[in-house]
Amino acid sequence: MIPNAFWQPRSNLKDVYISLIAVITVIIWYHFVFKKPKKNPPLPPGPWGLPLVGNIFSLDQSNLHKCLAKLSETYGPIMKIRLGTRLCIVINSATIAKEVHKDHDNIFANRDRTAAASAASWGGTDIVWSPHGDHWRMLRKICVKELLNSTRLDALYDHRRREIRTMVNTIYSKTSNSIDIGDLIFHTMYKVMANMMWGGTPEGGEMANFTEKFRDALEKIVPILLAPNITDLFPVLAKFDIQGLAQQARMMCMWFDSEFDTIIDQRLGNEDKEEMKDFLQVLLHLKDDGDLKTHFTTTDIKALLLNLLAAGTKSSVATVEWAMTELLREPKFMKKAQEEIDEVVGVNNILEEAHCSKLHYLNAIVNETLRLHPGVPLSFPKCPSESCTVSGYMIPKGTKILVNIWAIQRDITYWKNPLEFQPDRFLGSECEWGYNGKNPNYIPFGSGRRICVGIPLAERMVPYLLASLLHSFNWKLPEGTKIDLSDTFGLELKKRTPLIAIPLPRLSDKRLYI
Ligand code: HEM
Repeated sequence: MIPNAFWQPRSNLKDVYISLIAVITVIIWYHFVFKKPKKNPPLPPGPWGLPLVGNIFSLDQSNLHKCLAKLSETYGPIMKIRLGTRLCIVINSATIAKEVHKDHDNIFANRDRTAAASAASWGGTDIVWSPHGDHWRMLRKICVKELLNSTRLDALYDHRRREIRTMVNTIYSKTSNSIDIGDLIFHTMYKVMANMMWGGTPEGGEMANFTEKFRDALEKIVPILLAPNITDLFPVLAKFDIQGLAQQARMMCMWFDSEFDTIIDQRLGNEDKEEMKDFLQVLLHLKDDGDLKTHFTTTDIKALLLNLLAAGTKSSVATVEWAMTELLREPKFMKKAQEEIDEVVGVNNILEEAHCSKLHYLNAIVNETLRLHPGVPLSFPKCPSESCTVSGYMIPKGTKILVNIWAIQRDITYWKNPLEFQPDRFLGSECEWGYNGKNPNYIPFGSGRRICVGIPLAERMVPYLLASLLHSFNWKLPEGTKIDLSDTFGLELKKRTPLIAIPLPRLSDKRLYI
């Protein structure tokens, strides 16, 4: 009998089934053994949180930078925490921060804007809270082109010089009396900013005590911006302002709005009288002449003025106050800085801003202060515009990202004796320590495209302020007081107790104080 050929319809169906099952089994076996299913990378590790609220109650808000650094000792340099139902990823290492700032800079250039931040910034129209896009690019370009570049700042030197001379004179008038250093620097820095931006605020009249009121308003708005807000913790509640924080922030914003209206009105009223070339004038021209693409409004002007005034004063003031604190704690550093200043400037001369580039030791003190007490301890929150992988972990789109600058700049794997104030570590290798964020271990001004826009001004003002205090005066602590190095977390890293010190003139002639 001739066996059935396999193509013959009458072939044994059972055999065909068996062969089919065998082939499928082999494919499945091969798939499981050799081709593991492609899994998404995991989320970073992190502490367990309570249902719904997450880790919110275990975070010490007044010491957030330290608390996050401590947690990272257990969970590693990249970790997740839950703020309500929101995921937040904290980066405590330079290598991983570099991935965010350099490799994925485009994705992480968005801000994570809270409800209060939105309300306090005219709906996030300002430079700090704008999402990454055309509007933000336009604001940055205006700031850099019209104010924060070397040529423009050189041209505005007179404003800075005048206010520094006034400061020296004020201190001289309080010789041998206790002075609140932060308060003094705030007034000087505020006036420098106001002068450069809109020609200064005349005290008296409608604007009486604007400096004080402005400072007061800034102090009030910070806790509102930092308070944990149910609206942000549970995005489903975004429409409800349960704690009223957004409303409070909006009220503060309205106050700034009306003060800036007065400043703008005064300027518009004076336009025919004199051709002013300050920042506000440029902004008003831009608003009137701008094309549809730029679409620059009066609200944008106010938001920009507030941004620069607040960001420009707060962290610069904190840096000078911390530097003076460290120098009073270790007078040998103060002496060395004064000797250098005497060599470059002399005690028979007035110190000018241009001298500062020759004061290498003083600049090392500023660098070391910015390392140990960074003006902004946690970078402003970022938010990835798409999901991506960082250091082998999944970072989902829309996560809140915090880079812990304070922890990175104290990392023992990179810094020798990181907790000690040692200005000498910054001597002789200046290019390695630029403020441009290129060295991921030293990022006091942040890094990537959202890096601080005010670096050129901070680079001029902070050394100039500090050198002026040290050149004109010797300083001592009031009898019976001690240096307090404790800090408190805020938009800037503040001293917990203000630094109070007593000035004693050291220049050769009292006319140098006028
Ligand atoms: C010692 C002084 C200063 C320090 C330590 C400092 C530090 C910083 C840091 C860490 C950031 C966040 C960067 C990021 O998110 O990655 C920032 C942003 C910013 N800073 Fe500064 N800053 C200082 C002075 C200034 C000054 C003088 C101005 C203005 C005149 C200024 C204006 C701004 C603005 C507008 C932003 C937001 C930039 C953006 O989102 O595009 N800062 N600063």
